[in-house]
Amino acid sequence: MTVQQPIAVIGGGSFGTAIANLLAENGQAVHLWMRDPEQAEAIRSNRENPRYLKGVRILDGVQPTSDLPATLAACELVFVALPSSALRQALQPVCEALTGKMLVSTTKGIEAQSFKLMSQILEEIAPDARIGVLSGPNLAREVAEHALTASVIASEDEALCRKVQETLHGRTFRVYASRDRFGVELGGALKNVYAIMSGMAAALGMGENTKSMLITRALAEMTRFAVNLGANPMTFLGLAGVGDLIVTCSSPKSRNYQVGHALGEGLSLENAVGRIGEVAEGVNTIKVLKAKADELQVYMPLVTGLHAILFEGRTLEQVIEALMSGEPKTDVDFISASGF
Ligand SMILES: NC(=O)C1=CN([C@@H]2O[C@H](COP(=O)(O)OP(=O)(O)OC[C@H]3O[C@@H](n4cnc5c(N)ncnc54)[C@H](OP(=O)(O)O)[C@@H]3O)[C@@H](O)[C@H]2O)C=CC1
Ligand SMILES: O=C(CO)COP(=O)(O)O
Repeated sequence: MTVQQPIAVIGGGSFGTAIANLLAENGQAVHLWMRDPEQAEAIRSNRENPRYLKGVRILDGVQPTSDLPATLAACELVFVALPSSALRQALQPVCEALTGKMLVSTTKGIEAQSFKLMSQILEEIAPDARIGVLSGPNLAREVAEHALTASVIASEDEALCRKVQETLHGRTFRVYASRDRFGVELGGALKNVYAIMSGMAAALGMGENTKSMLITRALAEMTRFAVNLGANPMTFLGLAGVGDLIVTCSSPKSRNYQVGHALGEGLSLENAVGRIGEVAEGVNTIKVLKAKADELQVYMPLVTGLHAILFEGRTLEQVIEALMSGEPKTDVDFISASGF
C-alpha cells in the first residue's frame, strides 16, 4: 500500500483555512502552516480558527503547524495563501526547500515595486519549482460552508493541473483547468479594485443600473489593461475573470467591497482598512495599477477615479462628474483592438 503524501497550505487566514478543510474533506492529510505558534496550538486544541473563520470546524485531517521547513520537507504539493505583501518575505528564506515542489498560488495581488504577480515571484525565488495559480469566485466563508463553488487551476503543467483537480475537486467544489496562468492570475488581482468601487456605490445607495454599469465597464477596463500586457481576453470571460468580478463586486462578504462600503459611509481609508482586520488586496493594487496604466498609457477611467478619491483628495462628486461627462466611447472595444 502506498503511503499518501501530505499537502501543505501556507497561510492560516480565511482562505488558507478554507482550502485546508476542503483537502481534508477529500481524505488528504494537510499541514496548515501559520506564523504564530500559539494560533497553531489553539486551532489544534479547539478545531476552530476563530479570528478568520469563526464557527467553522477544522477537520481532524488538518494539522496546524508553525514549522515551515518541516512542512515543506514533508509535502510535494504546496498551496500558498498568504497576502501579497507577505509572500516574498515569508518564502524567500526557505527558497531551497521549494525546489521541485508543485507551488500553487491562491494570492490575488501584485507586488508594489516590481509589478510582479505572485506566481512570478514564486518562479523567481524557486526557478526549479512547478508553478500554478488557483483563482475564481471563491469567497472563503462560502467555500468553508459548502456553498456550491467553482475555481480554476491555471498552469502550463498539465500534470500539476490534474493533481490539483484530483485533490481539491469535491462534493461542493468544482475545479476547472486552464493553461492561461497569466490571465487567470491577473483577473484575480484586478477585480479587487472594482470591488472597492462597488462597495462605495452600495453605501451611497446607487441604483441597480449603476451597479451593472460599474461591473460591465470594470470588465472592459481590466480586459483592456490585460490585453495591453499580452493576456488573452477570452480568459476574462471565465470564472477567474467575470466570475470573480461579479462575486466580489456584489457581495458584502468581500473584504474589498467592505472597505469600499466603509469609505462610502465616510470613513478614512485607514479606518476602513482597520475596521475589516483582514487583508483587502485592492487597496495596494490600485496604487500599482494606476502607475502601470499611466506608464503604458492604457485608458482606465475607473481606476483613475478611485485613485483620485483615495490618494489625490478629490471628492466622489467630482469624480462622478468627470466620469459621466467623458467623451462617448464604443461599448466592446477591447477584444478587436487587441487583434485576438
Ligand atoms: N478570503 C477569501 O475569500 C479569498 C482570499 N484570497 C486571497 O488569498 C490571500 C490571503 O487572503 P486571506 O486568507 O483571505 O487573508 P486573511 O486576512 O484572512 O489572513 C491573512 C493570513 O496571512 C498571515 N500573514 C500575514 N502576514 C504574514 C507574514 N508576513 N508571514 C506569514 N503569514 C502572514 C496572517 O497571519 P496572522 O494572523 O499571524 O497575521 C493570516 O494567517 C489574499 O491574496 C486574498 O486575495 C483568494 C480567494 C478567496
Ligand atoms: O477573492 C475573493 C473572492 O473570490 C475574496 O475577495 P475579498 O478579498 O474581497 O474578500
